Amino acid sequence: MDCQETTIADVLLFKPRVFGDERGFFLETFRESWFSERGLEYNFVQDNHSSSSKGVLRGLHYQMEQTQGKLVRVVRGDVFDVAVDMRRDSPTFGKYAAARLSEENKHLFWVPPGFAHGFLVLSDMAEFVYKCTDYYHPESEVSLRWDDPTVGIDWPLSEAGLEEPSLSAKDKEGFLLDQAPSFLSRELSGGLIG
Ligand SMILES: Cc1cn([C@H]2C[C@H](O)[C@@H](COP(=O)(O)OP(=O)(O)O[C@H]3O[C@H](C)C(=O)[C@H](O)[C@H]3O)O2)c(=O)[nH]c1=O
Repeated sequence: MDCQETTIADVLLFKPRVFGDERGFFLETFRESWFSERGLEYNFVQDNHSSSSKGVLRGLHYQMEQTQGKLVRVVRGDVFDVAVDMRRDSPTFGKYAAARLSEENKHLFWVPPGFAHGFLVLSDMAEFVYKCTDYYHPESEVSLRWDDPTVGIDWPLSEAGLEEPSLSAKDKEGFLLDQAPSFLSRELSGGLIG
C-alpha cells in the first residue's frame, strides 16, 4: 500500500495494491497498521454505505461532538471528495484537501477528526463506503456550505455537465465559515471547532 500526503497535514491518500487475475481483483481495504505505523491510534467503531446519483453532493458535514475520523472509498462510480480543516488552532484552518475516488483507482482518503467532509458524484451513480472513528451524533452534526467562498472549493461541476449540485434540505441550509462566529466560539476537546 502506498500512502501519499496531501495539501493538508494529517489528511492522507492510501493507494492499496490491487491484485488482478483471470478471476477479477483483490485488495486489502483496511489495516490498523496503516495508522499505527504512522503513530496514529484510532478505533473504528462504525461503517457506513451510501448510494447517490450523478450530481448529488453530500456534505460538508462534521460533528461538533464525537468528531469522526473517516476512511472513505468508492466501490462503484466516481466522486470528488473533500475534507475541510475545521480545527481552529490549525495553520490550515478553513483550507481543503480533495481527492478523486473511484471504483477504478480504489484509493482511500483519510479524513481525520476535526474536518468537515463531503463529496460530489461525477458518475451516473456512486456507492460510497467508509469507516468512522466515532458514532453518528446527529445532535451535534452541522453542515458547512459546499460553496463557502472563504473555503473556495473548486468542485468539478462542469466536468459532470452540472450547473448546480443536488443537495439535501439540511445541506442547503449549511452555514458559512465567516458567518458562524457562534459555531466557532466553542472549543471542543482537542481544540476542534465547535
Ligand atoms: C450519517 C448517518 C445517517 N444516518 C441516517 C440519518 C438519516 O435518516 C439518513 C441520511 O442521513 P444524511 O442525509 O445525514 O446522510 P449523508 O448526507 O450521507 O451524511 C453523511 O454525509 C457525509 C458525506 C459524511 O461525511 C457523513 O458521514 C454524513 O454526514 O441516514 C444514520 O442512521 N447514521 C449515520 O451515521
